[in-house]
Amino acid sequence: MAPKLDSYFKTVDSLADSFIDRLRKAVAIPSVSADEERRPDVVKMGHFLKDELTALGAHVEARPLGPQPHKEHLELPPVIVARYGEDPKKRTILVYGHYDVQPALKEDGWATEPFELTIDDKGRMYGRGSTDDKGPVLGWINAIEAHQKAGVDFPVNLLMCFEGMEEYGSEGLDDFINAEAKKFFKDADAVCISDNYWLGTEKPCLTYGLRGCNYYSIEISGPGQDLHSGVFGGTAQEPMTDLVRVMGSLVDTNGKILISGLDDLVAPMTDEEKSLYGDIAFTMDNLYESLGSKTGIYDDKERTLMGRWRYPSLSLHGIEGAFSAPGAKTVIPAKVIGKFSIRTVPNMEIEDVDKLVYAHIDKVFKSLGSKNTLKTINQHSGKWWVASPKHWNFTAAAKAVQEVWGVQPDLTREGGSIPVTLTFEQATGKNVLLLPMGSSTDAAHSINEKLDRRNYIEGIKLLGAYLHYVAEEPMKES
Ligand SMILES: C[C@H](N)C(=O)N[C@@H](Cc1c[nH]cn1)C(=O)O
Ligand SMILES: [Zn+2]
Ligand SMILES: [Zn+2]
Repeated sequence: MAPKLDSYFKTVDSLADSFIDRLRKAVAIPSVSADEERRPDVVKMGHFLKDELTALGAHVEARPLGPQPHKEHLELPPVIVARYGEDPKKRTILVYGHYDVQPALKEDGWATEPFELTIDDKGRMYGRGSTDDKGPVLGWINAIEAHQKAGVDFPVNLLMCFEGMEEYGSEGLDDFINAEAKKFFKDADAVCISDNYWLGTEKPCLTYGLRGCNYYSIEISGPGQDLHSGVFGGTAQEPMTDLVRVMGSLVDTNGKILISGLDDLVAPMTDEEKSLYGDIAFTMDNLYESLGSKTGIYDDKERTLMGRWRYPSLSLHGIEGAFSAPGAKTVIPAKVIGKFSIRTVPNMEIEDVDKLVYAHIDKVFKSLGSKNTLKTINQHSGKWWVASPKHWNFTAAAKAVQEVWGVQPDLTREGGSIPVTLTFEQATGKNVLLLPMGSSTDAAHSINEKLDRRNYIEGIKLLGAYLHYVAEEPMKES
């Protein structure tokens, strides 16, 4: 190992407790982007990052994004952009992450307080945002600090872009990236995003593809107000009855999407692609471990990976306005809003999917013969992304994985979505690499989200080592 890296790694180990304290402070800020009431906390989290970076000597700006579309009374949280180093002889790497988190309430079933980092005897660090995406975002900041304390020259110029609305469709960020591509981000030679997960718990991966996400709501309304089901049941057409039938028409138990024409939008499988799945280090036990059950759709690894990476899926998420508390309430809700999303893959275009979805819902609703009113909207959407892993950006990351974890990483695609990945690629014209820190059992978006201490600390080493190898890679292509 190069002496510079050895000294950097030892310093990361010696600072491990203070890096965990930094994560504890970040998790304690409930920066839930989907919750209007929490917007001040999202802003607070952005300023926390700004302060940490400023203290380390970075040039930092909190850029406003203006009012939130469709909710003009709310200001979008700022994008935190920063630059560390301005040496024209060094490469410049642009890193992106998000500082907002998914909602979390103890009563959802968390074993610990979601916004208190709680570490168990196996080093599992529980807390909302620990793996998605506060741990990885702090990873970059920790890497800067460890270089300073180790007295090791930082190998690249680092540009940072941290947003606060990723879990709500990255509102406002596309325009910002496009506007800054030739300004704040103009020097970027490549882009790196740490915001996804390994396929299992032992083997690291580099990721070159993401699914897109079209998110919809179906509103069905009828009566002027909620009704007593004893008084009005049997006399009024009920919005909830219509909604569950419409939602039930979208997908079957085995995940088959029932919207006609949707399958035709999916790129056909090639022999070359088929041959990639067998070599990936993934087992059905990995799936069962991260599912917490054996309720998978397929029994084999290949079809399971395809279901996650290269075929679309449709998930039903919830119904706003429906009675969902414990106990029994005999109400007829007057208006209910069903939420579902479709994870999209090559070659599905956002607008083509919209058309098929609206036509399907209209047809099913008409077939019910209901006098209620239906309104379907696309709440937000982001496109899928697939890139070439044959680039010095990926080669550098593979060397870093080998150095830190002692293995060659798998090359994977991801079932989740990071809508701005494609925007960064197109706006900067540079290669984008996804370099995950967390593992498959981290339960991002779920109850008991966690990041293993080992993944956090070795992940900080990985991000730093990646930057060292990036600095050494010959510049073959843009
Ligand atoms: C993979 C990433 N960490 C993530 O969780 N992305 C979200 C993005 C999203 C899409 N619609 C709303 N948020 C995801 O895949 O759900
Ligand atoms: Zn997320
Ligand atoms: Zn994320």
